Amino acid sequence: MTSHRPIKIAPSILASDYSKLGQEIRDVTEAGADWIHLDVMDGHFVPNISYGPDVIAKLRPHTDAVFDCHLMISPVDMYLESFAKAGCDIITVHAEAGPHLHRSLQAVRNLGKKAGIALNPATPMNIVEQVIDMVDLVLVMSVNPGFGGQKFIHSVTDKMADIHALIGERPIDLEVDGGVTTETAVDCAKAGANALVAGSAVFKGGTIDAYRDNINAIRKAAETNRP
Ligand SMILES: O=C(CO)[C@H](O)[C@H](O)COP(=O)(O)O
Ligand SMILES: [Fe+2]
Repeated sequence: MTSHRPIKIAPSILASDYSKLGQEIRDVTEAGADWIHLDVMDGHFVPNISYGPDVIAKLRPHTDAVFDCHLMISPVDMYLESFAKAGCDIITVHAEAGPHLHRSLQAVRNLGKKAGIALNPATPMNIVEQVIDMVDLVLVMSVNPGFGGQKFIHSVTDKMADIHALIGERPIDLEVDGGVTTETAVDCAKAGANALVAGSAVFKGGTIDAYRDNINAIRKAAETNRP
């Protein structure tokens, strides 16, 4: 099978220097990031707290790159509008964010944004079948959500390949998130992932030149291993 969606590298600013977020976003954009991955954590759905729509709105003027917003919050519906207004382009909710997944995805699209569904490592893929016409992106977590810098869980690549087959020719991005490196990107690309989130692996080195090298290396690993 041939995958037609272009490879997108989405640095997660979770691994950047929070004391200079605007600068980090400008640097990683100049270094070649396609999307900026924004991890929103509520201390309830996941055992960590990050940042919310006000911070994202302040970051929006710093880049024209797509804002790929990963909401790890539950319940999620009451916050969707504020993330849309903050300038998020893709808004991804977890399958378990509740209470009504279909309604949440519909709400994202009604706000004029692209809708994504995120699956935890233990979440089966079947739920995607029920909402396949409601999504523009499927995010497969390759770590348990809540923290950057964790080890890639290899068993999720089988699920990725199954979702890739389910997506077929539909215009849906297949994104992988967690522990993505130049090594693990190979298996992700082989399984059909075209959007690769990387936090630690992009921001290591701390300079724009390092970010460019890191992004290029992940992109090369993915582009040379497509199904
Ligand atoms: O959603 C996330 C964690 O819940 C992050 O996007 C993810 O962990 C990226 O960080 P790293 O590449 O360092 O694993
Ligand atoms: Fe994420």
